[in-house]
Amino acid sequence: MKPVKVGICGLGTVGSGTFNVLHRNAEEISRRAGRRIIVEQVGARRDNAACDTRGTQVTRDIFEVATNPEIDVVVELIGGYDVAKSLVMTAIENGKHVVTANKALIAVHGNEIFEAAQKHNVMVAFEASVAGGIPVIKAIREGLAANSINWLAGIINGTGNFILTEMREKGRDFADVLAEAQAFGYAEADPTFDVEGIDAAHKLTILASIAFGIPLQFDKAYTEGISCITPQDVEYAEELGYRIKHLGISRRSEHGFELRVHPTLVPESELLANVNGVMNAVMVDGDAVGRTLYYGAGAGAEPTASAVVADVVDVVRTLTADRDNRVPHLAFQPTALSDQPILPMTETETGFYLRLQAAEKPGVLASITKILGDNGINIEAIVQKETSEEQVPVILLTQRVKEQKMNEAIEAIEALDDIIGQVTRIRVEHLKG
Ligand SMILES: NC(=O)C1=CN([C@@H]2O[C@H](COP(=O)(O)OP(=O)(O)OC[C@H]3O[C@@H](n4cnc5c(N)ncnc54)[C@H](O)[C@@H]3O)[C@@H](O)[C@H]2O)C=CC1
Ligand SMILES: N[C@@H](CC=O)C(=O)O
Ligand code: NA
Repeated sequence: MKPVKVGICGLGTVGSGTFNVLHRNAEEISRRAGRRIIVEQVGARRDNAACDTRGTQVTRDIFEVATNPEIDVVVELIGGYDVAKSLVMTAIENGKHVVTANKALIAVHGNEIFEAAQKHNVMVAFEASVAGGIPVIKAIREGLAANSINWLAGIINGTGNFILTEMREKGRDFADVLAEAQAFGYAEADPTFDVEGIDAAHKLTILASIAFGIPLQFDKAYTEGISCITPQDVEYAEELGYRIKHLGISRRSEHGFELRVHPTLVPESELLANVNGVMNAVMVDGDAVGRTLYYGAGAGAEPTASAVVADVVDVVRTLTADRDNRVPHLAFQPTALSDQPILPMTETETGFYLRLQAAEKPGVLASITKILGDNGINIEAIVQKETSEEQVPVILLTQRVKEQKMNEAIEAIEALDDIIGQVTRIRVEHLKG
């Protein structure tokens, strides 16, 4: 049987990892796919010392790969929005299947890309776009197809988790750890995507679509990064029995879906609290199966290549299936997507960790607790730190309450004469995994 010919565009961290894995495991991969898979051409701005492309056609023009009549599958690993979109659309229009690791592309332009793919009868596979090497898209889309999914929550950015872990375990400086994550090839080309939660919001958008059968709606995601987390917050959280994790959470409710990324206090006994370094984990709660957890490397050359190559194998298998029997891109049939809305952040409900600076005077705590009480907010713990100064840090943990109520309470607390500066808030989740 004729081999399946792949063209790789972008020869950076993931591109070189994909090239190497496809070569090293060629025989085993072919035994699984039922066809031999060869890298016909590579599109790269420059050579990469991490892989030996001698014997493979290399072009500096990635669009040559997307239009090459010899190529069956185009693997997009250049990243970014605009050129990547043109490249993928060109490949689709030329009848090629596409595999991509680009979550920004799928989260923002995915609806349009899938429509074009449907029209041209090709597949667009994107397992590597969420949680790197963990086959979580496949797990939700296929393995959990029986379930009505209630919620999912995950650590879905390796760089951010690496930073929070190193800060907590070794007291290292934020900027220093970020530079190391960049050197390991974990970070995005623009690392603010990692630390400000944009990358995680791209991934959460994709997960929510395949879990709930809703169109991709990145613009509705609430996004908060980890750059505001101080070493004191890490320490105070720890004293209260929690770890700070950067979570993406999407939950079904009666009126719509929550879609939010923010630092979160998670009880230290829970599984997600113990996912460290570059590891990612996604917990999914389905009505039939209960809670399941998917764990593994969320970034890095070969872990990500593992997912890219698995998608190539899936595409090769679908070459023999008729289009009506393929797994739909977003798990649900395109004509059966739900129009239930994404909820505004003010409508979501969580517990809260609040840290504030108060003047050391009698009655301040009473004023704070009165404001919380008046807004129907129950307090679980209050800690007033010892200090020799005239200001004291006060830390509060509250029970679950709507974000809107907490916004009102924080505004009133900040208006008190004896409160200095702004209140720091970190949301709290008890996922019981
Ligand atoms: N690094 C990681 O651990 C992971 C990355 N991803 C995604 O994989 C994709 C690639 O990421 P990395 O390999 O880390 O990035 P990278 O920056 O290491 O590699 C991208 C490569 O594409 C090349 N490139 C960009 N535009 C080009 C053009 N117009 N023509 C030719 N070459 C071009 C760059 O020169 C670079 O070598 C991104 O979408 C990223 O979000 C996904 C999961 C994990
Ligand atoms: N920059 C991303 C790479 C994988 O998606 C991360 O750190 O998770
Ligand atoms: Na994945």
